[in-house]
Amino acid sequence: MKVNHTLFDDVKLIDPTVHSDHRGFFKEQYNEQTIRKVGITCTFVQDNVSFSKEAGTLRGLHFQREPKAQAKLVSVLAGAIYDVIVDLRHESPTFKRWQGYVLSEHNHRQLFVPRGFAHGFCTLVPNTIVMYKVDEYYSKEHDSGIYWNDKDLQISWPVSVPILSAKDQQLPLSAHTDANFNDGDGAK
Ligand SMILES: Cc1cn([C@H]2C[C@H](O)[C@@H](COP(=O)(O)OP(=O)(O)O[C@H]3O[C@@H](C)C(=O)[C@@H](O)[C@H]3O)O2)c(=O)[nH]c1=O
Repeated sequence: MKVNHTLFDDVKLIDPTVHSDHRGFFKEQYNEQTIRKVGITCTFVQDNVSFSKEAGTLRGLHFQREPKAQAKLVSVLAGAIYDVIVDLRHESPTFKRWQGYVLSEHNHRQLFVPRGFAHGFCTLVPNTIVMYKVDEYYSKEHDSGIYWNDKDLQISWPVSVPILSAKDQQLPLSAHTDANFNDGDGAK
């Protein structure tokens, strides 16, 4: 397994060891011991899977407010995504900066996103299955987000007219969201 460091201190891009042969491949999708050795020490309590039919489906940008913030370990079981994270930690030198990474069934790459980030992705091919572990349970009351095309954040998405959920079409702008991340006030 190889761990690549990113612009953000504790965000990690992980390339698992893939054993390929004439049948296909084998990989350890998750190994607690190995992942702890690279400094990911949170306890994952929930595994999520989403399936997106169309390329250009965009889910995000999402986060749960404190005290129900979530760290995420994101991977792709089928297809490919452009995975985007935004640093919402007020004290961070990279506050409000974003980065995007391609995760796919071919590169096997996983992204570890600590608590304090907004997360979203856009599918690059049809029939994409994303799997991610989270270290806090889902809480509808703490569910929050930022509009995907927020002008302040200037994210370069690979699509200009994405397929969005009704909820994601109505997410607030970052100017109204970041102030609410730590105090649990709710995004308006
Ligand atoms: C996230 C989540 C949703 N749900 C429910 C709520 C809703 O009825 C339905 C679909 O939820 P959403 O539309 O929020 O699903 P989705 O847009 O795929 O939300 C996900 O997006 C990515 C980018 C993330 O980072 C995740 O944390 C999560 O926010 O599933 C759960 O039951 N448990 C969960 O953990």
